[in-house]
Amino acid sequence: MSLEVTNLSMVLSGSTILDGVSLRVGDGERVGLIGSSGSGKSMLARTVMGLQPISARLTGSILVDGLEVVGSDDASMADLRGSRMAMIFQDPARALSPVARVGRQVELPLKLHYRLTAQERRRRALAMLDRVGLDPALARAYPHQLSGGQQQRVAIAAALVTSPRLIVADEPTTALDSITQRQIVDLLVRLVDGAGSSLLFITHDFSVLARAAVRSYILDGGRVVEAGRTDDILTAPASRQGRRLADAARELSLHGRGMES
Ligand SMILES: Nc1ncnc2c1ncn2[C@@H]1O[C@H](COP(=O)(O)OP(=O)(O)OP(=O)(O)O)[C@@H](O)[C@H]1O
Repeated sequence: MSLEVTNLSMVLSGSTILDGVSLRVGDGERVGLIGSSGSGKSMLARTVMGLQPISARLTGSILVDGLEVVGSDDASMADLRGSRMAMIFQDPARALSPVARVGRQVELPLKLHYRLTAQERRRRALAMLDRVGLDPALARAYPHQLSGGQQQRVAIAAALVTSPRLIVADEPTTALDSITQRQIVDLLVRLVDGAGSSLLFITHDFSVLARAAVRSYILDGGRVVEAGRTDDILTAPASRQGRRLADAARELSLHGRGMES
């Protein structure tokens, strides 16, 4: 499923948050969006999902599989979300409900979007937990009983259980240690490629991006300042912001995390 953002701008409380952003994620493609804190990454991700603040003024276009998201009503967006596209958030502890068992949370999107028997929902949820590398016995656990990495696996299971064709992952590894970061990125890549889905992977960390995305965009101050193959951007960034991010990634790798495989 393709995502086509064209000349998207957002004004919020009098400030321009996104300024003429254009980007494309082709069918079955993994594309990265990198930028420092406050560059507008999360706002773009939320807008693609139709979850931008109510007071945000948008111009431009976001086509998801040819369907216009900008100006679309809540019911159409709710239908798109969960069934055809899904989002994975930075902090799994906040994305998951603290009072519902893991199995129920993975079943919920199926309940909302498909007519299945309770038994079939259960079967699919347990199979999904297995696919994200969790013991299906953990279905009975509550999120606080799991590690951060296990929680993010649950969040990924809940996001992917409906087989969405487009996945927007907003800094899905930022809250995790570096070894767990790599495991989660590799898991996501495996699942996305296995399903032939498209991925927009958002991060502020080049070392993670190189694992996740073949092609990337750099966002700075709400604008796309560079686009190209992730390897090229990493080794020979053309923009000032690209050089800053590449330097930061190199520095982190010198200190023993991030770039090593
Ligand atoms: N509800 C809001 N009202 C007004 N401005 C906001 C709101 N939420 C975010 N902003 C502003 O929008 C800009 C972009 O924020 P956004 O969260 O998209 O950045 P980001 O690149 O995702 O940063 P981070 O990596 O820290 O999450 C920032 O300047 C932020 O202060």
